[in-house]
Amino acid sequence: MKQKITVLGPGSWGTALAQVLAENGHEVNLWGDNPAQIDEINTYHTNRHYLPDLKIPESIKGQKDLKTAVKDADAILLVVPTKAIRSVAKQLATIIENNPYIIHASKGLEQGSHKRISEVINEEIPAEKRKGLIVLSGPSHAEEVAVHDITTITAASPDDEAAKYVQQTFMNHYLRIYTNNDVVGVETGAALKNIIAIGSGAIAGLGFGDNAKAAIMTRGLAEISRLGVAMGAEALTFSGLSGVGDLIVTCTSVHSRNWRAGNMLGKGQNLQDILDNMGMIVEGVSTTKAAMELAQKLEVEMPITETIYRVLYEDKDIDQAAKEIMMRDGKVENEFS
Ligand SMILES: NC(=O)C1=CN([C@@H]2O[C@H](COP(=O)(O)OP(=O)(O)OC[C@H]3O[C@@H](n4cnc5c(N)ncnc54)[C@H](O)[C@@H]3O)[C@@H](O)[C@H]2O)C=CC1
Ligand SMILES: O=C(CO)COP(=O)(O)O
Repeated sequence: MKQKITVLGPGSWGTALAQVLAENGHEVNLWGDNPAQIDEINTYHTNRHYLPDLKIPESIKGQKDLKTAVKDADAILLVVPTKAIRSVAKQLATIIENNPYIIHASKGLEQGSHKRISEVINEEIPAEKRKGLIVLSGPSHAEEVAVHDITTITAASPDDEAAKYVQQTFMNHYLRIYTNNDVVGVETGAALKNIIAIGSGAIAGLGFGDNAKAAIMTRGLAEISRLGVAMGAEALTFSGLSGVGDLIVTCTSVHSRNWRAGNMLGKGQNLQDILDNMGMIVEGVSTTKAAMELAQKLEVEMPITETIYRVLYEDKDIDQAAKEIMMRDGKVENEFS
């Protein structure tokens, strides 16, 4: 059935998902906080900064006013960077009226509180104001979804009906959706893979090859799983789309902003310059800090995350960091701790 859906965050992923929904026959509002960008979407049906080659379906309406954007929406999809989730959810809570589904497709952990995104949304928009709360996540570069490349992702919710709603609403011939009830696993896999993607890019930037890439992805997955399970995730989820799937796509693709940032770091560029020039969110930088603090709190060993933290936040020489992580005490591979 045709749904009225509002997408909040007209960046690369929000725009690609708005296109999916419009192509599936839904009525789509795309809200953002940059009026010039909304004018561009409505006038030229483009979003050149984020997806330069995309012709946006004309049925998608750019919206500048949040209250107008979400009026009568059946579902609201948050796709703003993690740091903006709480403030957007807080605003939403004061204006939503008709009990919509709340979906999010962002990847990160809140700074300071280390909360997962659905925890933040749940605090700001309690269950009585909405239907289900669903996480949409998995290996999906916006640039490829926008051109109908085959993509598979996960709709995770403790509420099966809500996850199925998202599956039915978003799924089509190029975007296949699976449901999952392990929200903790899906959200932690999604957030933590960005840290490993920075490392994977750095390794390539330093000139290392495919063996090193396989090493960081495999050992990265081990520490993602360790922290995720300590947070309450099911270990099996990390073998799925939001675990190993997203790790592969982010650690191997030039589309990844996290990989690209790491790559430039490996080539000797300055972190602040990289972030200033990216012009899009690089979630892994702040997630590294949150994950490092969480790992200390939960006493989980995360040597790759710790190494990347030292490079990002303590100016550790990246070449030296790569040598030191290789020279740690020998370990048993098939032990979980
Ligand atoms: N780009 C991709 O391929 C994918 C991105 N994601 C996740 O989706 C989230 C958004 O990523 P992108 O779309 O890539 O980011 P982006 O950097 O391309 O765009 C972010 C958008 O959010 C808007 N925004 C920022 N702060 C805001 C605020 N306070 N209020 C309202 N709007 C605000 C910006 O104006 C921009 O339109 C991130 O958590 C990312 O990890 C997930 C899957 C794929
Ligand atoms: O999450 C993504 C792909 O699944 C996008 O990764 P980046 O944020 O690194 O571009």
